[in-house]
Amino acid sequence: MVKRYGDVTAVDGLDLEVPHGICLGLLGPNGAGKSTTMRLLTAQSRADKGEITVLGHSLPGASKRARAAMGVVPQQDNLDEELTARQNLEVFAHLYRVPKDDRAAAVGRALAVAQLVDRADTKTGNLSGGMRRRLLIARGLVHRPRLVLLDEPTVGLDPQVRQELWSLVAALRSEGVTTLMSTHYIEEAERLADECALMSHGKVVARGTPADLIAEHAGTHVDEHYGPPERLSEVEELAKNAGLPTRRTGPSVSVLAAERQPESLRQELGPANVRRAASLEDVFVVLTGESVE
Ligand SMILES: Nc1ncnc2c1ncn2[C@@H]1O[C@H](COP(=O)(O)OP(=O)(O)OP(=O)(O)O)[C@@H](O)[C@H]1O
Repeated sequence: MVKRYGDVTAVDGLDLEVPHGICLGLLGPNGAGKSTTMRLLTAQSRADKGEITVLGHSLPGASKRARAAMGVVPQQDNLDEELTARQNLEVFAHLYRVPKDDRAAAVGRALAVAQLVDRADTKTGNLSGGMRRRLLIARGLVHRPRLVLLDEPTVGLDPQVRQELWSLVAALRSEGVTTLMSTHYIEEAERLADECALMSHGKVVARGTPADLIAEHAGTHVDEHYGPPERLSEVEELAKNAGLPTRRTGPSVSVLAAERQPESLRQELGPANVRRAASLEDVFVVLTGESVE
């Protein structure tokens, strides 16, 4: 699909299929087009070109049915501050047409998922940032959707809250819910996603399990060479000529797939200051040309 905003092509020929029951991480730097993709999937935006099918429903024609079958957790907290945690969930249970007789149980279950049973009657405005985020996720699950869209679920949260949310997302997967999660945090994708689609400039530039992506694009080992700027440029040049990807990290140059170095290059570069295992972060930096937060 393609989505343009004036001169900006936010999604530029994206082709993505999400198998049932997995957590697919849509990984990419800011501005790669992840949120736009989410908005297209929820029919909040219309594609300029292309076809979108969600759980067998074609968009935009069948967007109501598609929306009813999926749970959406937006990046921006849009909880109603004046309502309690329970009331926020009740409103959504109603909107998602959970049958009247099942609503109390659905809300109770969602409160348990959010670990907010004892704060159920607290006004949302008085909950902590982490509690609100858990509530936001639970709200998207209140009707037991088969597909959940999570847009940057832990952006801006402290590490402890992030860990709590990761457990929540991991539990979804173990229940067989299909999850599409956008993130620009490598660790988040590595921990939660069965597969990652790496997005850059509106396209998927690589896709696979984290292990496969690392093996394909960064090899097994990375050699880090430290030195003055001229030395770093020289290392980059030599590695590039040998067809090996490199990345700069402040005072060092990392040569990826170092195990593939020809002996002549090994001699020219000399011993690395640090040799380490290749990571998904290396793949991210090499394929998107961006640095990592
Ligand atoms: N409503 C809009 N009007 C104009 N440009 C937009 C609009 N929405 C997105 N864009 C542009 O489209 C591109 C992709 O944005 P998008 O928000 O989808 O990226 P992203 O990968 O989700 O990044 P982020 O994590 O920062 O939200 C950016 O260049 C952005 O400025």
